[in-house]
Amino acid sequence: MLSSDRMAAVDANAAALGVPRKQLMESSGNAVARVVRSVSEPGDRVALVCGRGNNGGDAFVAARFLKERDVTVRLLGRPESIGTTIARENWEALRTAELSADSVVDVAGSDLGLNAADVVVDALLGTGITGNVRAPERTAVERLNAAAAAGVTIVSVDVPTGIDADTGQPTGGTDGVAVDADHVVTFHDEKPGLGALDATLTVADIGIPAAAERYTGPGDLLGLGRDPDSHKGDNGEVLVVGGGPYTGAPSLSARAALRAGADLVRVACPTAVADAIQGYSADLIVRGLAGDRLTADHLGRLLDLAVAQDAVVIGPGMGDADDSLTLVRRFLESYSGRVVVDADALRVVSDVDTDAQLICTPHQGELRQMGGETAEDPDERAELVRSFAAGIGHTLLVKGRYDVIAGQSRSSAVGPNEGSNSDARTGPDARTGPVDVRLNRTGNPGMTVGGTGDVLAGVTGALAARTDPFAAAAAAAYVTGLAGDAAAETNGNGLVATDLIDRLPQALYDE
Ligand SMILES: NC(=O)C1=CN([C@@H]2O[C@H](COP(=O)(O)OP(=O)(O)OC[C@H]3O[C@@H](n4cnc5c(N)ncnc54)[C@H](O)[C@@H]3O)[C@@H](O)[C@H]2O)[C@@H](O)CC1
Ligand SMILES: [K+]
Repeated sequence: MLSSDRMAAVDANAAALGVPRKQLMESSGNAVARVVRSVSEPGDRVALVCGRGNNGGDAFVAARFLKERDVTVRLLGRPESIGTTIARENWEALRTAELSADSVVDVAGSDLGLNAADVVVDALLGTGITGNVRAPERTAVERLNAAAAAGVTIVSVDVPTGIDADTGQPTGGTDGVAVDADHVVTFHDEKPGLGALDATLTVADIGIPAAAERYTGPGDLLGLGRDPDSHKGDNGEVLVVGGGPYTGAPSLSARAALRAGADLVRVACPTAVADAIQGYSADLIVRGLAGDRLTADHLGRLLDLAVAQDAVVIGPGMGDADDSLTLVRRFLESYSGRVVVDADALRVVSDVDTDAQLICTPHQGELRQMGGETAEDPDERAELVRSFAAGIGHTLLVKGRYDVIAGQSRSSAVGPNEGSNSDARTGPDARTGPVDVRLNRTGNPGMTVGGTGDVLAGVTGALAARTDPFAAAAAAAYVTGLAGDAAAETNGNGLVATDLIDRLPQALYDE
């Protein structure tokens, strides 16, 4: 079951794996034609009514696969207004091949090929729709529904025009118009809203490789770009808690969070190291907590600092003193936001009682220390991490040659502000939705150098401030690896963690 956002991500990942969208469109069109054949006889009249997006493009392809039917294709609007290159190319292929394909500018004055049609293909709008169906598609929807009422078979491409594939409800709300389909041909996987429709559903395999879902890819970064109208703070405020025995680690996490797009990053660290950490970067806001290491006495101040944050990163450079770990434990017991837990702070996770949404970023050794198991084989490891994540009720990002990310994905996750007052969500055991797993293949052996884990934790924090924990962890692993690969191009195995930080913006925003 895939939401339309996830479907778009998988589509982009497939393109990166060498299966471009136009190839998928060819398979989609072929699949639509198969269903049309199954509901018609040779010689039957088939009217394909098409919009100017890729939903229409699927039908232009289908027309080529329906040679033994009497086919008419009608495009709503001028060919110049076709919105995508691949749809336009498939339109031109129809025209060049002299199929009965015409554009319709005056929808009210055209029969849209519906007269005497036995089957009508609804390819007006698919998942690209926003709001209620507008003219001229709206007029066409009304005409299709009149044909449906007269007994003509309607086959919708991907989703009935006017229906939200995620909810099954009209995109225009209670007044929304939508096509009353007999058959729906959707692609790759079922969509949450289609099962409840009163239509026969076909899910067609369009050749998207399983790796497009299994592995992270550029699709996992969709939606993480900045909104050009956003203001300071809209792109996330992150608090990094750490330092004491070490000063570099919290500084690397904090600077990585900034480069990964957070607007404001604060570091909460012992006063003894505050100047050193500030000295690394003028971009950071440093808040000193009295002493030379973090202790349980700092709890009140830490909760004050954390209260308005979009994400907290806890652990980098903090050390494993008992008192510091007590602070982490008490903090997690009292906090209910999003927290990236790294390094020594991971030691408290397996038995802490928290309402916070945790993203834990252990390497394999730390995972074992937490009580998890690991294995050589990536698939076996993925399953072990998945079941451990399900058991603790938090997101895991286990670092390795292939990183493994496991947690509740968006379709099943409880949002940061949803359900927080519900009695059902009082501890890890309450989070029992299905747990997804993904593998990340970016990165290189040069990244075993110290500090890259701190960078990853900071990037995860910045992204967790903008999207759900599982998506944030997957995207963070992917971009941090990409930044590492770019750093290795210049510096080979001599790369250092700060090289990654400089390359994060390019990895994240140059899609
Ligand atoms: N995402 C994927 O992986 C795949 C998608 N495919 C097809 O591509 C479709 C999505 O294509 P697009 O993203 O181009 O979108 P659509 O073809 O669904 O619609 C885009 C067009 O609709 C217009 N539009 C938006 N809201 C409207 C409204 N309320 N009233 C009237 N017009 C409106 C837009 O201006 C744009 O021209 C899918 O439904 C599916 O049919 C397939 O080819 C295979 C793979
Ligand atoms: K449609």
